[in-house]
Amino acid sequence: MSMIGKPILYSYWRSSCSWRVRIALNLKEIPYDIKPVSLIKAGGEQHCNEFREVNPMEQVPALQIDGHTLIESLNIMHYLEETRPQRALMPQDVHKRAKVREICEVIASGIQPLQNLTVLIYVGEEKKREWAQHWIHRGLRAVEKLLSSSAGKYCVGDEISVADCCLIPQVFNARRFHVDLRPFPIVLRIDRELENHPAFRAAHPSAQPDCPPEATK
Ligand SMILES: O=C(O)/C=C\C(=O)CC(=O)CC(=O)O
Repeated sequence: MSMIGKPILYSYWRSSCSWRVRIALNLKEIPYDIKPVSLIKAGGEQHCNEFREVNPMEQVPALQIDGHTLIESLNIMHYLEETRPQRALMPQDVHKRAKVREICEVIASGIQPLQNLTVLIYVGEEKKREWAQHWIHRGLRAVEKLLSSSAGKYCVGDEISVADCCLIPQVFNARRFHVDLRPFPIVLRIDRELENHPAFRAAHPSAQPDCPPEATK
């Protein structure tokens, strides 16, 4: 495999999808540099011509690695898993692997895209909070049900997986939109389990170079 310098992650501090990839890179102990892309400055740097060459979907994350540019967080995490299998983020067992992908899909297709910035702008200022709450609550209800049969210490069994990389940032977004998380005790337990894990802490929005000082805890 050709290694052409350190990987570069196009990232935004509060983007939950960038955050998934930061966790995966940290868990696998892959050194990387961050290129911040502001999703809010001047209408969003992700929409500029230069960035559209990096990601035609005009979103973060994108990862430059091994001479390629990759987009879509799940795709990026699976590429990391396939090229750097050490510190595995997928279980060996095929049934458990399916469970991991199931939870990832529910979050990455069934929750996050409905509450991301572009959709909320389209929904409008007046309705956006109620909208985001509705879709996050509906999705987390499904996640909680799935976890009731798959979870051990983490989302699927006792090993950290790609599913945990998706869950923790989504819980942050739920809190951001004031979703009542009390109906989801397993989600909350896994969130507590991982909040102090070094790889998760280092990936947190408040630890990012582009986090505005007023947002750091
Ligand atoms: O700081 C901001 O307000 C702008 C953007 C975001 O939060 C990122 C999202 O669109 C939400 C998400 O990643 O799920």
